[in-house]
Amino acid sequence: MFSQQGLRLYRFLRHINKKGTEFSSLRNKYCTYTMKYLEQNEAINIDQELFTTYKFSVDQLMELAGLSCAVSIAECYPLKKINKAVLVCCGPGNNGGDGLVCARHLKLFGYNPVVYYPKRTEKELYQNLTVQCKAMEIPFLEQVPDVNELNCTYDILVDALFGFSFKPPVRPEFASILDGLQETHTPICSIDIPSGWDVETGIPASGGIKPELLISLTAPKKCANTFKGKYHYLGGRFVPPALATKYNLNLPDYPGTSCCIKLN
Ligand SMILES: NC(=O)C1=CN([C@@H]2O[C@H](COP(=O)(O)OP(=O)(O)OC[C@H]3O[C@@H](n4cnc5c(N)ncnc54)[C@H](O)[C@@H]3O)[C@@H](O)[C@H]2O)[C@H](O)CC1
Ligand SMILES: [K+]
Repeated sequence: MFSQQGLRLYRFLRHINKKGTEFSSLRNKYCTYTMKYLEQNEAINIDQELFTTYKFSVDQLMELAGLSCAVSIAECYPLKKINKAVLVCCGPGNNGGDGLVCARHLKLFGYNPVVYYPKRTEKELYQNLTVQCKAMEIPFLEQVPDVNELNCTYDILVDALFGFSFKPPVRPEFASILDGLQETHTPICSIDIPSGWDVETGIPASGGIKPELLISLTAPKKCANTFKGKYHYLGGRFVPPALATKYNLNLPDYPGTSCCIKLN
C-alpha cells in the first residue's frame, strides 16, 4: 500500500524511467546511423590499445567476445525453434579463439557444438581453450566436412576462421572449408568478419560466404556496410568509454546487463 505522497513519488519515478528508456532507444536509433564502421587499421589499433594502455589480457577479451557470440546465436536461433547441432569452424588466430570460447558457452546453453580446427598453434591460450572444449565433451572433426555434411548434419554453422587481420586471397589450406561454407544452405553465423571477405570492401567480386548472422565485435568494420543477412549484432561489451570517445565509436547503449545488442 502506498501513501498519497509515496504514490506520487512512485509515479514520478516511473515517468522518469519511461523517459529514460525512450531516450535510450532514440539514442540507439541515432547511433545505428552514426556508429563508426572501422577501417582494418583502426580495428587493429583499438585492439592494441586495449592490451597496452588498458592492460587487458587476450584471454579476458576473448572470453567476453566469445560469450557475446554464443548469446547472440542463442537469441537468433533459440533451442525451441532449432535443433542443436552446431559446427564451429575455427581459424589459426584470435577469431578462431573466439570460436572455441563460443563453442564452450553454446554447450553450456544446451546446444551440441562440434569444432573444426584445422590449423592449431602451440600457444598456451589456444591449447587451454582446446582442453576446455574437449573436457566438456565437444568433439573435434579430423577431416574437412564436405557440403553434404554441412547441409545434413548441422543446424547452424559458426564461422570463426578469420577476423580483422585477414589479408586476401585465402590461402589454399582453407579453400575447401570456405568453398563448403559458400555452397551450403545451412545458416552461417560469422564472428566479427565473414571469412574470406575483405575487412573494408566486403564480399569479393568472385563470390564469398553469405552469413545470416554477423556478430561485430567492439565496433563493426567497414565490410559490415555490405552485409545483407538477417541479423546484425554487436558484441564485445568491454570498451572503456574513453577509448570509445577517442575513436568516435558512437556505440549504442547495450540493453541492461546484456553482453550483445541487435543492430538491425
Ligand atoms: N578488440 C577486439 O575486438 C577483439 C577481437 N578479438 C578477435 O580477434 C580477431 C582478430 O584476431 P587476429 O589474431 O588479429 O587475427 P585473425 O583471427 O583475423 O587471423 C589471423 C590469422 O589468420 C591468418 N591469415 C590471415 N590472412 C590469411 C589468408 N589470406 N589465408 C589464410 N590465413 C590467413 C594469419 O596467418 C593468422 O594466423 C578479431 O576479428 C576478433 O574476432 C579478440 O578475441 C578479443 C579482442
Ligand atoms: K569470421
